[in-house]
Amino acid sequence: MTAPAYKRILLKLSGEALMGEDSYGINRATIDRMVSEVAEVVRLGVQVAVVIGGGNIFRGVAPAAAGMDRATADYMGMLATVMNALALQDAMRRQGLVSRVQSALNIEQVAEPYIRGKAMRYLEEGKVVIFGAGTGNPFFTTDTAAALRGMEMNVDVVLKATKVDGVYTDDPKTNPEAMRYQRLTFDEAIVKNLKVMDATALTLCRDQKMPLCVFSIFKEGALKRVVMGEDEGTLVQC
Ligand SMILES: Nc1ncnc2c1ncn2[C@@H]1O[C@H](COP(=O)(O)OP(=O)(O)OP(=O)(O)O)[C@@H](O)[C@H]1O
Ligand SMILES: O=c1ccn([C@@H]2O[C@H](COP(=O)(O)O)[C@@H](O)[C@H]2O)c(=O)[nH]1
Repeated sequence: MTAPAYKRILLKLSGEALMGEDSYGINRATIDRMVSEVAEVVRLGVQVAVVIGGGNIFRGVAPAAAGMDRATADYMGMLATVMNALALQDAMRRQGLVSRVQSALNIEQVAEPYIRGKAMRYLEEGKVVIFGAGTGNPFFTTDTAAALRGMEMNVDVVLKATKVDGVYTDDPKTNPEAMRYQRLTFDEAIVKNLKVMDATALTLCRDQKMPLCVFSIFKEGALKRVVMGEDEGTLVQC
């Protein structure tokens, strides 16, 4: 059998995608399906670190937060990602995957704090490491946390698993004429303001020469195909 193209990955899982067909929160069938995709690549021997978003519960810039102090709203958003991290860990446990949650905000009764060396060791032991609370700082996003933790974990690639199957010339949700890129450079993505990932995350990946692949978490087997180096989603490189 062909070996996976990557030995260690940072998977950014969309918080919003966790809603499935619901309008809010975590859809049980959806989270179970996402976890089975992750389990497939863990079984291939790939070391998996996960950053989970919080858009299904709360975003600092969402209308629900309008009028709030931005930093307060962002801390609420980070706590939302911790809830998703715990739900993800529980769904992994149900499928026999061993995982650890590390939080960038100190909530010791709930999750262990982020400790780089410990996280690296868990990965080497074949445990999935789920990073909650983003970067731990307001005014950032979990996309930036994914880029940051990906670099700290020395992963081979950052994978953004989202609701669309790649990077398009425009938002495919609002522009049906938008075309998908198979490959593109970070500079193109930044200059063209292609909003699939925030500019801070793209710049960080570009500066550290960390490849990024954007693909759909709703497409069955897509994660495995990406990990096997097959043509799936959009690859963004220097
Ligand atoms: N040029 C583009 N190509 C692809 N998607 C785009 C583009 N511009 C905007 N988008 C939108 O970006 C969204 C993905 O980014 P976003 O960070 O908002 O969500 P997420 O990461 O899936 O969710 P969460 O923040 O909850 O983790 C897509 O669902 C798509 O509608
Ligand atoms: O480093 C971070 C990460 C996240 N936030 C806040 O959390 C929400 C949810 O994260 P998403 O990336 O949008 O899924 C985000 O809107 C921010 O409000 C943060 O402040 N810092």
